[in-house]
Amino acid sequence: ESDSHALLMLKESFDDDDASALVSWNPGSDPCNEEGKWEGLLCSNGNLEGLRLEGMGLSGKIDVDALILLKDLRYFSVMNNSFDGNIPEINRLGALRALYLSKNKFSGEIPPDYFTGMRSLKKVWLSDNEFSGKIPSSLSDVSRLVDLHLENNEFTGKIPDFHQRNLRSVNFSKNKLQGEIPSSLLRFKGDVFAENPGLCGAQIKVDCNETDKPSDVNGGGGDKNDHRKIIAATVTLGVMLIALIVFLVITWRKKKRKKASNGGGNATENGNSIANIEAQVSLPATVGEVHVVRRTGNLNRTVRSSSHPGTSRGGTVPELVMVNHEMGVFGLPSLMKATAEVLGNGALGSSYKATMVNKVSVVVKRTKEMNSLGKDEFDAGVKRLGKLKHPNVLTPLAYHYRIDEKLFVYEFIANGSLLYRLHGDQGTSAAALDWLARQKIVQGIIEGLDYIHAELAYLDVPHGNLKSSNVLLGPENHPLVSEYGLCSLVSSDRTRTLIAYNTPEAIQNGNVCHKSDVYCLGIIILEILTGKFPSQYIESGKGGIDVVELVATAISEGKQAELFDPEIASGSNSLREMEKLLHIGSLCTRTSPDERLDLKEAIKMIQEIRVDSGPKPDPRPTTLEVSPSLQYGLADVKSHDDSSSIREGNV
Ligand SMILES: Nc1ncnc2c1ncn2[C@@H]1O[C@H](COP(=O)(O)OP(=O)(O)OP(=O)(O)O)[C@@H](O)[C@H]1O
Repeated sequence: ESDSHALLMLKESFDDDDASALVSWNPGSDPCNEEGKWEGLLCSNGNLEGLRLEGMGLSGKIDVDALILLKDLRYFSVMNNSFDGNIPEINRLGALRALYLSKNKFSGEIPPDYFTGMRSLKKVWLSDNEFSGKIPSSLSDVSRLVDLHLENNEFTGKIPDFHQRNLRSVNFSKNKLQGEIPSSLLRFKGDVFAENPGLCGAQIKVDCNETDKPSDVNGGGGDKNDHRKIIAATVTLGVMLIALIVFLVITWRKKKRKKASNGGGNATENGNSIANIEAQVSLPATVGEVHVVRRTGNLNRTVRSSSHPGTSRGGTVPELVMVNHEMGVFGLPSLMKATAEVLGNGALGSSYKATMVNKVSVVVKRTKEMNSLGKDEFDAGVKRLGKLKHPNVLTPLAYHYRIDEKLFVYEFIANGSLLYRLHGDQGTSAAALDWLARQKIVQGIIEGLDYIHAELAYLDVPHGNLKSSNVLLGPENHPLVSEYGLCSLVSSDRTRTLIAYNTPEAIQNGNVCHKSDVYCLGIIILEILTGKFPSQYIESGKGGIDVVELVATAISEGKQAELFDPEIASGSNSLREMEKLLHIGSLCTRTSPDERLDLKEAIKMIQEIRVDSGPKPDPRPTTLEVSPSLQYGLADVKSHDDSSSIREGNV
């Protein structure tokens, strides 16, 4: 009802005569009704997710207050109409994923910070309007940006830097842009910059030095050529001189570094260390890899930059202790020479992908939170973790101990984490994570967890940090449970960094128990079923969706069928199984550990679902129920999560 009210408000704001295309928008009918869906609506499972009001001859005002009432709106297009005036305040719709305003008569400047709050935005089409002024600088900060179309406007000034790694389509042509095309856009072809007389750069084969040159007022042809030759010679000489200086500086720094590493290095000399790389990169805390901006560097300095080399006060290289030889044996020197890439900033520290000279890639996790044990106990504890071997467990490969910092080394799993798979930007390339795949993931997690509980039963909470970012997905979505058994290593004042210490019992009285892992398992189950990012992963509790509350309410109202991620729910014949798993997830997340299932009970119940369901005809992955022609933009903007929740969590 509220959607139809909002839509009618919107229709009202359009110029009367022109809204004739919207005759189907009538009070009293359901906008997303299968039989008589209102014109231009993109619905999924009865939810209004998009408005595609294209080529309808519309003009007048766009009532943004009405749009705000459409709480699931992620896609907004009024392309090819006759709207004019300044850009409407659509930026108030912070959860929007696609904005199409092309082919209208919008004009005027767009405020520089217009896009600041639109962190879920992937597609921005403003082409073929009369926008003027500078390209809003806030567009550079829209981290998920995939498409940016600004062509055929009157934008002036320089093109800002766009470092978004998912950016795959841009167009700046036919504007009045000036200056050098930023190097971050080097991968795009020249025609997307065409017809901007003031632009220069390699892509459009215009030498920026040439365009800087004062124009030849006298028009003397011979003089002009001479002038050019002089400039070219000066530039060549200048470049050679710079190259020579760079070469000398590099040689000097290499020598200095060599000297430093022989006699004990000085941290401040390592200006390009991973630590510095990290400082330059703003990484969100909880869902690191969802928005991660990668930077490469060299792991060498990570270790050397320590002012306390731990086991080696005399300046010798501290040791890397291998606890698992499955990927061969390597030492710290090989890791030091590896190229490193930031993967994410977790609660316990930062993780890097390190690719060694022999091309083997590992993940190195740096943490400063593990000071509860002395060196010998720490050694014994980690070596025990390294003994675990199970097809669904990611055993650490090695560790490195220093008083002020520890490193853990793991096999690099190329498909990344379950968290990334559920909520990250997959583009169109990744196949949907269908119900069968999700069932298999749950099954693998419980088998791995069961094994960890058997092997580490002596710990207060055997896993202690079970969450979707610590479930890596191998080939064919084979789950590997990682980062287990850390509770006794983490300093007592920092245990809140482990997710088991955010369970109701830990919050109430500081106690954790084996059933704290069951609670965390329950959260993952609910996350997998709903596709929502759990607020339980955020220490501040701000942001994400409280999946426990959401599910409890839906079950009490008998509305559980509405909760499932559309990726698995629409057209599925497995709703019954999903409901059973939802029920188990809810029993695992009971506030009181006494009322909660224990792990064995949960496992038995989960396995019973699979037995009951038996073999099934191949249930194909499902997509939104919109016609193929409508999917062209929506497929890309639809991600598995409710990214508004991630956005609102400021993570
Ligand atoms: N072995 C691995 N292979 C591939 N990617 C990994 C691996 N381990 C971690 N990652 C990636 O790095 C990201 C950051 O991991 P990290 O463990 O540092 O943080 P986290 O899991 O969010 O929090 P926590 O510090 O509590 O574990 C993960 O979300 C995951 O995508």
